[in-house]
Amino acid sequence: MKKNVLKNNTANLIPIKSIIGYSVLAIISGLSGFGFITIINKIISMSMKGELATKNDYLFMFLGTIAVFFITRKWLSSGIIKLSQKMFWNMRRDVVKLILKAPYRKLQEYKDEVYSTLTSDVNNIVNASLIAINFFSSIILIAACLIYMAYLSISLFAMCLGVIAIGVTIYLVRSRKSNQQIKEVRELERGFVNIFNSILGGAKEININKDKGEDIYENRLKGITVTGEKTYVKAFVKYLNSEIISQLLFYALVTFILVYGDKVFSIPLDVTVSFVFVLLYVLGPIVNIMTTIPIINRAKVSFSKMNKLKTELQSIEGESSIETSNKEKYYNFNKLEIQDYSFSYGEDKFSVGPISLEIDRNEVVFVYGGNGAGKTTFINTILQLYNLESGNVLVDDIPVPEERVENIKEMFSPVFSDFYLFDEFYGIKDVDVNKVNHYLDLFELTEKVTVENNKFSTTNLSTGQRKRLALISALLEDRPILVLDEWAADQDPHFRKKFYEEIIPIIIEQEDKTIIAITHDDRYYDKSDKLLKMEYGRLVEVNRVLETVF
Ligand SMILES: Nc1ncnc2c1ncn2[C@@H]1O[C@H](COP(=O)(O)OP(=O)(O)OP(=O)(O)O)[C@@H](O)[C@H]1O
Repeated sequence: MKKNVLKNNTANLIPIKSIIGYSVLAIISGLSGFGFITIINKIISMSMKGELATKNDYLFMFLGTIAVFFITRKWLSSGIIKLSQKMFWNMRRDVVKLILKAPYRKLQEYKDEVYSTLTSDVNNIVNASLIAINFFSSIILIAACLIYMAYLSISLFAMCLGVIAIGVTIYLVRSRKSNQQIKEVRELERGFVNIFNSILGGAKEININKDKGEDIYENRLKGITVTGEKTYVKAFVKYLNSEIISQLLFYALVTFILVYGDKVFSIPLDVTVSFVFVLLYVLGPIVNIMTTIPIINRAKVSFSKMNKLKTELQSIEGESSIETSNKEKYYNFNKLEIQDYSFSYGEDKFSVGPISLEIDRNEVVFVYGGNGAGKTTFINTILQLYNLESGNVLVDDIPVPEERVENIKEMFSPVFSDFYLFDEFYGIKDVDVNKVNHYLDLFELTEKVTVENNKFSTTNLSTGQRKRLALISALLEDRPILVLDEWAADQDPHFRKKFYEEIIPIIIEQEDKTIIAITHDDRYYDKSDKLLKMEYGRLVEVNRVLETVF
């Protein structure tokens, strides 16, 4: 069986092993920093006591810790860059894999969310992961310094712990609101992407009518950006203010220890100096942690958004695994039978069905009906793009089991009315260039398009011509049923006639295909074997052409 390249490999998403490795480096780096301050303290303390005879012994210790610090930092920096890039591209790959597997309707619903995740969420997570290692290193350094401070003076240490507890409480209480604001900004991101997509999609309309663009900018986009900016600033200023309050507490503590430490706690001066020295040294990592917390919180919001998106997009009926035997069976089908298909866009929303229909091999089935009657919905339901509310499907009188209904997709090659034209023959192995050239000739495109390196030389064509190319691509797919949604609507009268009178018979007879087509071309309804009328979501009329009222 073919290797499934879309298989999710979440283990690769966040390289745990590397993170553990770098965390160990971060610990060593943190400890070397601590080693540095301990040696300095020792020298100061001994000098003050007049016990220091030679500083040479300490020189080697200094050099040793500096060397360890330098090497671990160097490894960490280059490692972190590699790790962050790995995570960045892994996550993007993972989201794209998810998109490729996701059910169509879900994808439509989550389009903006997917875009926000691919851009801002992935960046937020990666940025935080870069900082998280430093964060970890700072925590180790702080922990080591706290232990050392406790060793120097337990009473001063206890006082420090009290002040730290007050600082942390203030910080946590104040940051709760900030975290909420960070979530609000993330929600705005989705709105921004939605408007941004409208601007890109409607670029032509906006270019012609500048008022449209101004209206979108002034009344939709600007509001979001201003609110986003203000909320973000509020959230981060609150964090910074909490940080300043904590620093003030810290300086007050240092002042108190220096001025009153010896009197209140009866501690020798050299111990007080060493203690304050360590305290000042530890301030750097504390500030480091405080500035990191908002970034980590933002990443947490992004991470939960990404996970939610993954859960939503993964809630499908299991991956479709197409066995060769079934593929062959579907390809060689003689009769496709749909029984009581029904689908609804939601409660009190438009629905189609129940619809029953039989399609024989090499039949030409036309579906017509008024705008909004449900033709496209019906076609999308047959294609299994939408999850059926009820219904069965039988191939050659054999019911397709519910868990394999997805596989029915293998039977169809669609050209949608809002088709996308791929310039390469994706998913088609061993493209038969002679066949493509034959079709280019039949579809009167030889002057415009050639096949180069297994792809069309250009797709910069008129809409009608692009549709012809899309149909050629569909014909090259190894699938027995062509599904066309108003394909001929963009063709000129000459080619439309050629399509119905000449090309359809060629497709049926030479290519052994079956056609289901939505069409409004009533002049050519007699070219179908089966003519279906869609009305308010129901196939109310199923006529053999010869029996119709035309
Ligand atoms: N994504 C959607 N969510 C909810 N309702 C939808 C959605 N797409 C279409 N509809 C509704 O379903 C109904 C049928 O739409 P459909 O596109 O199937 O009609 P149609 O017969 O193909 O029309 P047309 O000839 O104009 O292409 C419409 O009334 C529309 O409002």
